[in-house]
Amino acid sequence: MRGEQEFIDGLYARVDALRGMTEAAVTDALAQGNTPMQARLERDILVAERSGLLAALNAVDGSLCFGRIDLSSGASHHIGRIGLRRDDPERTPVLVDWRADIARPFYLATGHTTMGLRRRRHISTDGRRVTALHDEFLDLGDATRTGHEDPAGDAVLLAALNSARTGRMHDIVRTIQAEQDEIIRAPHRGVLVVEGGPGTGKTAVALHRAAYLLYEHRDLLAKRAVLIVGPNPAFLGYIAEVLPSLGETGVLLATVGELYPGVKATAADTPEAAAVKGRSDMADVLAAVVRDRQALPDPVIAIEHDREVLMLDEGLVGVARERTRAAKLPHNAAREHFEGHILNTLTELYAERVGTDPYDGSSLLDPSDITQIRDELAENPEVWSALDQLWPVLTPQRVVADLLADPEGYVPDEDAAAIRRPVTRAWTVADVPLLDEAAELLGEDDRSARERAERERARQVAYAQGVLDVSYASRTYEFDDKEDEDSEVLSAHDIIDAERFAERHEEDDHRSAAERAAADRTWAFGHIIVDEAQELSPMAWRLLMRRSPTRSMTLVGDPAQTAEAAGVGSWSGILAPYVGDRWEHTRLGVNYRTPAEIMDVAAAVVRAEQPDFVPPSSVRSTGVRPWARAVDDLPGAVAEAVDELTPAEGRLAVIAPRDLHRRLAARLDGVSVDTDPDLTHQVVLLDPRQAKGLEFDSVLVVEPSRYGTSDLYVALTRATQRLGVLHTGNLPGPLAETLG
Ligand SMILES: Nc1ncnc2c1ncn2[C@@H]1O[C@H](COP(=O)(O)OP(=O)(O)OP(=O)(O)O)[C@@H](O)[C@H]1O
Repeated sequence: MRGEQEFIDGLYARVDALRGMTEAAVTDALAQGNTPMQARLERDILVAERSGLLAALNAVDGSLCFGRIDLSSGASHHIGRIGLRRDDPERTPVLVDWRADIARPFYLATGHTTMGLRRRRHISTDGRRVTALHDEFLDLGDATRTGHEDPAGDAVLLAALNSARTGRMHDIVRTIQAEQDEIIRAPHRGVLVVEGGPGTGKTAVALHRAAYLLYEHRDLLAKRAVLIVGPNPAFLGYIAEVLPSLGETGVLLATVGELYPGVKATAADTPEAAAVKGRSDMADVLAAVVRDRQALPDPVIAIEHDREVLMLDEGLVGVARERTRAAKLPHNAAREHFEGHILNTLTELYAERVGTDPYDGSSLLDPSDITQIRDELAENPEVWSALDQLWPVLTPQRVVADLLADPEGYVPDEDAAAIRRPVTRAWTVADVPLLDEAAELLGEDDRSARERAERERARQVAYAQGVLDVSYASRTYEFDDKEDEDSEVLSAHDIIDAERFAERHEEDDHRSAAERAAADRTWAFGHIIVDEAQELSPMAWRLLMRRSPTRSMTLVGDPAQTAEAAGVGSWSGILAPYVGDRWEHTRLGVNYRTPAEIMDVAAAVVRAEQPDFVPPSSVRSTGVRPWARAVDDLPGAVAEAVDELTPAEGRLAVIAPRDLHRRLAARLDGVSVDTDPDLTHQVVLLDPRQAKGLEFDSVLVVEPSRYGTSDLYVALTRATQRLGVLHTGNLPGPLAETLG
């Protein structure tokens, strides 16, 4: 142990030195005040890079190294959260990043397939102090003994699984299991589906996969960013610390409701409304709404121009509309074409009226007269008001709000009743894919943006020219001052012209890729990971697929836990429209969370509906039996059970139907209850949907007969240690059989 302690002391000395150097570099760079543009750019890049390194060094402090592998060849490597090299000319590696190929035997080697490994050592630490070693010899004939043998090799895993929960998920780099390692390191291209029951580590694997991909494809993914989609903000808070603890920050965590920049989904839908809004035919509905806004006159629009009245009738506008539609552009982008067609039509009408020879009917106007007439018509406000009536520029918000306010005729009557709502109501999560769809259908009339960009560019070029002139002026001054006329001073002018300098300046956006992606609806991510993927609606999938043109995705989920009526039932149902059958499917079969005693009860609930249901097998049993009690005074009984179940260390969740929350919370001191609860509180009160993906040491399920099968299954599988059930009426059949 002393040897390992000395080694680890050496590693921390290296980390401290690196940290000191990095901090000094950042401070120095920031201290340089008004530097020229070029230098400022370089400085900002340095600051951004070094700050990332600093964050990684700080994040791994206290948990830097956790393993060591000794190979039959005599070589040995220490494994850690990040890789480190010595400060020697060869830059000798001293700590191997867990994601490097060389570290793989640490996770995969078995007595059967040793991968050249002689001994695997788990090193447990408390901060910088080594507290325990667990050795596993892969060659059973190995005579070397260390006194730290752990023949089963699972003491470290079981300690991790039994440890008190904190309300925040932790990384599992110390104990990644072989079946999980395969998925974490699977190739990055294409779609990979990871299916597994509760507690099989799907979320943990998804997060470690993100860290692995960022390590393995740093260049690509640092630029295009990785997106992780989770079911709700509380869940995202629960998993938020895992990647930073692995030194990775270039990931955007978001719910689908957060993927339309500028829109915050604060209202809630009924399950019926969410189901209707999530259906794939809503794409056709929105397309129909937009087409209907490309109107025809009823019956004519009269435009007064220069004392003449020009009549735009259905036929003339119909031709302009068909020609515009033939260009197959999104609605707003096509508006410029429509304007052109209508102006041509009006020009012809006017030219006929004023420029026809009364004797032979020929035109008296030459092309320059025609151009002038067209230009004058383009200045006529009546023309613009007709254009706005016939082909209005629309916003996605307008289109969706109008549809929801008046959905009759677009969807069947009972669906219309489910989704109808006032124009002013706040957005819901299910509205976000509709807004995104509408944004695609509308595109942008980008003329003004183009003009603005042109003006901005001219401004930047002028500014850059100014900067270069200043540097040129100072060069002349320097030369005048110097005796040596031949001295070569390269100024900015010699290496860059104003145009290119301005371009550089444009790139002067040092937000990380993840930050830029969060603000850009049309961002194409390098990789997308979707957790609880079974819950997403077809419309949500359309949105996500637009964000992943390369279809580089990892989808994790469990169809047996599907709660949303809008959720897509099968993986092929989700994927066929986008990748056909070109996707991989893998399964995780071991439950690391729920002890066997609790899993038996939860499995019985699903088996009552699906007799051939096979639950994941629990990796451990605790000998503690879950219980159920019939009670009269529910709030009183809940308060008592909370006292009984709250662990000395760790967390308890009370899972109860939402309408009971207020009454129950009144009897529970210091409980966190909210639409976005604080999961680090010792006791939290949740409804079953909020409990999705989370875990606690103890769980108290209240009134189970009020949940559907999948919600009950989720609620029952959240505990790592103890489960209690309270009910006022009858217990659901399978619970009565297993707990009664
Ligand atoms: N290899 C491992 N080593 C240590 N802990 C693990 C390992 N795999 C999973 N766990 C732990 O098991 C628990 C369940 O993992 P996770 O939440 O990823 O499961 P899940 O499959 O996403 O579950 P659910 O579908 O119920 O949300 C977590 O506490 C996780 O840290």
